[in-house]
Amino acid sequence: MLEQATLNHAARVLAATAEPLPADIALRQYFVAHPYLGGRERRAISRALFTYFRWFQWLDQRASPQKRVEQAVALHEKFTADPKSVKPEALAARAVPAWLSEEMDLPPDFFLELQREPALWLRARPGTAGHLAAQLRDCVPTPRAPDALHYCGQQDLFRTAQFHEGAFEIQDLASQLVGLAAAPNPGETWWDACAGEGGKMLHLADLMANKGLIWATDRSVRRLENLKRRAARAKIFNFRTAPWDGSAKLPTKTKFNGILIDAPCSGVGTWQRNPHARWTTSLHDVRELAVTQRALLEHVAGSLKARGRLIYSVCTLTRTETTAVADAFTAAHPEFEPAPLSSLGTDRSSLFLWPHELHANGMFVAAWQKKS
Ligand SMILES: C[S@@+](CC[C@H](N)C(=O)[O-])C[C@H]1O[C@@H](n2cnc3c(N)ncnc32)[C@H](O)[C@@H]1O
Repeated sequence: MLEQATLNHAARVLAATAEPLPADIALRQYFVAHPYLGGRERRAISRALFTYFRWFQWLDQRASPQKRVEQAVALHEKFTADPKSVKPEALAARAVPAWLSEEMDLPPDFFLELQREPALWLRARPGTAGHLAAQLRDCVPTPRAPDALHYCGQQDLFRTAQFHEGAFEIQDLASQLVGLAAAPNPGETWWDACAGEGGKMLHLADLMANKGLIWATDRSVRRLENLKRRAARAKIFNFRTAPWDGSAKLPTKTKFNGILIDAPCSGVGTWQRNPHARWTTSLHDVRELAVTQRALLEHVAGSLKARGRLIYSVCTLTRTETTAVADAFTAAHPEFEPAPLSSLGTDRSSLFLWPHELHANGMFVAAWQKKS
């Protein structure tokens, strides 16, 4: 049973999501406005809110917000105790919007994973995962990525000394696999064209042992400012930032060994972590974003050196934003050949990373090499 105070707080945040505000932003704003709420209360409110959106289509919309949150939590507890208690057909019909079946295959295990609480993944600095796990405790390694740790403990990791010393980043496993797919070498010159707050850029820099240069661009200057703060904490210096709005007017004439386009997308792969987005994202968004993704690839393609590598990634699984974008680029660019993702242990040149296989976000990654 949830405490009444948690139900009331969750109901107030829900009202803000109807404004409409994305749930994570509504939650952040609510916590800023209610600084007296402690860590335990914040965690309980966040869980209640995200559980609500995970079970949204099961809830009696005529009931009060508090009652609906209670219904969602009861469903979640029943499902957690016995995942088979919810029929696969019910999950397929209610866990995601109907339009999604037009855009992707939907295996039953995908739905089971979507309804679970998401895992928290860390990326230790290269070669230090064992040491970090011993310090933080409650960490489980994975054979899929050498520096990744699944954190199962209860500490607020942002308050640990290790975080402030830059000993790790909070980074989802699927995102770490994108960095490994790029596999940059020390001393090379790379362009992370949609670098955002630098999650993947910091990983590329670590893989390059802080040697060489990464151009980190994004259309959001605010995100690039956060990237610089994160890089300072991690003592990463082999990068420079510049704003770039994705247009044909490029930020530099540099020719690169590698370019990463971690493109803006519909985010279907993050729907376990961010379930509110299931009910605010549309097929129209998917189609519009695919146009942007194609344009981003088109605009950077001329900036690669001969034999340079182009990596395309999105945290979504829709056909329109994944294989269709990759196939269109391959067809339009005979000067590029699809390149095997050998660092991920496959000879395929594109890969879906499934949430139910990784217990992490879903992503798609594709690679090409420019012919000499
Ligand atoms: C998926 S996020 C990048 C996440 C980041 N690479 C990371 O690993 O933390 C996509 C980024 O693309 C940026 N973006 C959106 N539209 C853009 C455009 N037209 N040109 C350049 N960047 C764009 C967004 O600001 C956002 O930071």
